[in-house]
Amino acid sequence: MGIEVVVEGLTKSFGRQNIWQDVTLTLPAGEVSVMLGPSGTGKTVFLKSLIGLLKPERGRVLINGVDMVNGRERDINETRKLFGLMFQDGALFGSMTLFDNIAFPLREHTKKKESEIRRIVMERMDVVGLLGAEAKLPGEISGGMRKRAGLARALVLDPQIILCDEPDSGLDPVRTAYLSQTLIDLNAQIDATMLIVTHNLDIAATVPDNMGMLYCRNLVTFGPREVLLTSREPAVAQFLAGRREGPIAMSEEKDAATLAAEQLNGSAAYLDEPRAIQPQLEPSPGLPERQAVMRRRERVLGMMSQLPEAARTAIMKSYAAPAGGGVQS
Ligand SMILES: Nc1ncnc2c1ncn2[C@@H]1O[C@H](COP(=O)(O)OP(=O)(O)OP(=O)(O)O)[C@@H](O)[C@H]1O
Repeated sequence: MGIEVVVEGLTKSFGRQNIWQDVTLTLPAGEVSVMLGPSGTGKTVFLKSLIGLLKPERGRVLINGVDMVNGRERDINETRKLFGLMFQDGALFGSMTLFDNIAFPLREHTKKKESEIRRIVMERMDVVGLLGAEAKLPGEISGGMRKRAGLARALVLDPQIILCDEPDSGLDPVRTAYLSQTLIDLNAQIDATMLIVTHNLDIAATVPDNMGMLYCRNLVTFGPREVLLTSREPAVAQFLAGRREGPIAMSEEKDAATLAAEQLNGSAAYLDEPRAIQPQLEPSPGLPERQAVMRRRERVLGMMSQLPEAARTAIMKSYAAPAGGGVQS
């Protein structure tokens, strides 16, 4: 099973530029979480801080008792082995076949025999639907296949925590839908803790158990998906609606006068409209149930009294609805 990641009071700046402050959240073990946020709000910086590649100046990231910010370098390096990382561009070596790319971490970091490496690589290529493409070079395949190859490579060392940075970038809507299903199927098969950074509203709406959003140097919210999806926080509502009207501007925040004008001319009225919540994806037929589902249900029902009313209503509806039925906020 995946491992819980506890983030406490994390603050990161580069020189005088504060990226975010006092970020506190827990990625529940084995669940899928999504971090949203406008461009430049520090989502990638957050991922890098989780694995100890960037050092926030305040706060802790606790994984199995190791603090990835201030812990001993030896412990941090050991703990890093629990992670699988999928980068935006797949980060494949152009001159190596897909097989060799995916085998690379095994050949670098383990002493496994070639026969064992072959077994693992073929298994992971099967998980991401790439069997048959072993001999292809990255330049000979589509962007979607490259993403899946990057995901397969992230899986070979049996990670317990998987971080995906914009796995959908450059993909068309159909490929993105397939990728969403792949992420859920993967979670059903390996029960790893997953954090996906994305701008993609379809992934956000259908994949995660939990969602958060970074905006204006703060974590606006993080919790069960229904909290963010029913949120009346203007920045969240604007982001989910993909609209120009609202507090988020081309480069960060709008001024008060522009916001007031939008209120007056009614163009921001959508912020108050109810939003439909799409059902979460289920694993493909033939795959096991996601073990996270039952754990998450218990966890969420245990925290109901702390959640906003709209989120509580949406959660109760989703647990009452037969599989595949949508709910309205
Ligand atoms: N190593 C670094 N040194 C200095 N500034 C950095 C460094 N890495 C990131 N930044 C700055 O931190 C800010 C956040 O960057 P980051 O890439 O995390 O944003 P993001 O939310 O992932 O954006 P996008 O959605 O566009 O990928 C940016 O202003 C970026 O220039």
